[in-house]
Amino acid sequence: MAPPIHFITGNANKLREVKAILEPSIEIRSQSLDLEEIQGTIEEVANSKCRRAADLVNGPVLVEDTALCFNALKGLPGPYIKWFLDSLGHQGLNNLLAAYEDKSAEAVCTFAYSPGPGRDPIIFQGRTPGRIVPARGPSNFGWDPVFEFEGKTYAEMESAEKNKISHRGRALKKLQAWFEAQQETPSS
Ligand SMILES: O=c1[nH]c(=O)c2ncn([C@@H]3O[C@H](COP(=O)(O)OP(=O)(O)OP(=O)(O)O)[C@@H](O)[C@H]3O)c2[nH]1
Ligand SMILES: [Mg+2]
Repeated sequence: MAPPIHFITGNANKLREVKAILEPSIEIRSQSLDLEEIQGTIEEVANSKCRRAADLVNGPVLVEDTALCFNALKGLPGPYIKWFLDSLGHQGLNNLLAAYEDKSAEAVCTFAYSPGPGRDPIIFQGRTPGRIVPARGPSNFGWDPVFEFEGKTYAEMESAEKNKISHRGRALKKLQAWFEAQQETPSS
């Protein structure tokens, strides 16, 4: 049986999805800490969050950072989507693309795992291509109602359906494979 993973996040919806995808094969223990987030590339943000979390917890930790990248805006808002969503709402996100024909976007999920303080984080990333559309479906989670993948918004999907094709599901598949390989070949 794999040892439990300590997932540090302030976001209950992320935690619910991570548990739904990984458990029971990997047990998730969680701690809600508001980690400072730097400016930088998606990977730099996740790396720095992970180092900070490992220092605070003084042990192995998993963190995640989600970006929503609009292709017409050369990848913005990217890792800053939280602040854009909080300030502008669903309609405002659509309005950002009003001047462009290209409504395509990419949801990017980056997990960073550190074995402990001072250790280099390992990154697992998943990407799902989609489109920004006027909101459809329940508003339970962030920008789910405005991100459409193959004709349905994330919010219109059953959770199992979303988890199968989502940025988070794809990243967690890589993480799971890595953890399973670690179990098979313990380091000396
Ligand atoms: O509709 C959504 N479907 C998703 O699948 C999804 N995943 C993340 N988000 C939102 O995108 C921002 C990322 O910012 P973020 O990665 O810094 O998260 P956070 O600050 O909420 O938590 P954490 O940093 O403590 O883990 C936050 O507004 C999240 O609510 C999502 N919205
Ligand atoms: Mg955050």
